[in-house]
Amino acid sequence: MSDSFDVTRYNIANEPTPVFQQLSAHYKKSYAFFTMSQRVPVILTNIIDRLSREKDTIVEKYGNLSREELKQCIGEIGKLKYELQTNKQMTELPGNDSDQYEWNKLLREISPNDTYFTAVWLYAECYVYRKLRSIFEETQSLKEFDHFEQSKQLELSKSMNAISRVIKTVNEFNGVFRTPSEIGDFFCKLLKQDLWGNRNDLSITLGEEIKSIDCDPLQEIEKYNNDLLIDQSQDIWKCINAEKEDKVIDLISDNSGYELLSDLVLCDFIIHHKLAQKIRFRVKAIPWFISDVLPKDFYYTLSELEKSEDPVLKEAGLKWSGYVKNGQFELIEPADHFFTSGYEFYKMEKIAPTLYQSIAESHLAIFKGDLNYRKLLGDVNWDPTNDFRTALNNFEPTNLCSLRTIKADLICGLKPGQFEELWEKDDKWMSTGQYGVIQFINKRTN
Ligand SMILES: O=P(O)(O)OC[C@H]1O[C@](O)(CO)[C@@H](O)[C@@H]1O
Repeated sequence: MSDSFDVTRYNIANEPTPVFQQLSAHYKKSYAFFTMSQRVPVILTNIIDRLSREKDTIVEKYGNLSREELKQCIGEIGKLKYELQTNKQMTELPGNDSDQYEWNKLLREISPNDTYFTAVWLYAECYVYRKLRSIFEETQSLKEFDHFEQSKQLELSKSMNAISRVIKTVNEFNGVFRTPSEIGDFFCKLLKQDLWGNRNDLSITLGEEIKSIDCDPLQEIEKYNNDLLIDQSQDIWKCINAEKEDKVIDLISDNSGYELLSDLVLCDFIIHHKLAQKIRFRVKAIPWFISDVLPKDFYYTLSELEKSEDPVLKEAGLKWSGYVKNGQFELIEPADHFFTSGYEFYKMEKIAPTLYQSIAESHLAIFKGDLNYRKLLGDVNWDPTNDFRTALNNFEPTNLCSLRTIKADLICGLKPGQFEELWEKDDKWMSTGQYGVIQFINKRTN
């Protein structure tokens, strides 16, 4: 990746993000700057390349009109990339749907003079994905086209063997009588498995294929304990194991492929051991950060499992589709646009009160992944020793936890000195997804 961004011209500060400030590409020594100046342009270029390469297949599926419209889309994506690289202002989205209205309101409310490199990173990075969607929405023939679909499906097919081994181990565990403490320990193991599933993210590889996992992931879990910087899995177990009628769990999902499969395994375990009555999956409404789950990806995953020639996968697919039919798994549709807005989660109660109330009714909300973590923390560079509750800034609809592998330079809840030690050990520790955290707060009762 070449360093083509003109830092002098755009007045970029040659420093890291100050503590307690929101992240922004304005700070050259931040991952926000690296992402907006290098990673996002590459992601956009990769989309253009793919569309050009696959235009005949796309036209075959979407009809003749799409040939011309595809050309226009490629031009628009090129323009988006140019505007990003020349640090322009983010332009309002065309159309009057509720989420365009909210997006445009946000663009007007943040500083009206903000550009890609002065705005809060969360707003600017999310805007790129929303703008991309808008480019296709504006066409007649490509409204439903998901420019990330192929990569997601490939990643799913490559995840099947590893997940089959996980399911087999879970089936063996479930096959004999287990004491509550054994169930608790195994639950914590599956939480970790689900956390590490978040390493498999196409936005980290910039859309390039992810290396297949060719071991038995559950056997390897202990090996990663040193990478797990904060582990509140026992607190989550206590929360989920509490005596309560008709518990509902919300899973605020992240990536499809291996991560979604890991989510499903965890949720199946919860249902099997009657730790909850129902799991609600909250996915994205539009193609998002490359590999995020859309409703169609969720159903595609189940149907690929059902069609599998591997009996372990097939049985799991049939069982999980059965859970969808009987309501034990509920995919929330339509997906709430709040998850593809630029807003921090502490604003949910005000901006999306119905969503907030709905999550508040659940017993536990599980937030997956790095972007959800950034939204939980308000994209603020907290003092790393600040506790999770403080960093949530009163976002406390219910008991909640985050399973996040670290792909951005913000964190909270570390022990004094731990942050400095990590930097000494590894100067890329905040961006590779190698390290992870499992953090939890219980909802306070007033
Ligand atoms: O799929 P995840 O875990 O949300 O990760 C995607 C995130 O990681 C990053 O690559 C770094 O934060 C972002 O660009 C994005 O926030």
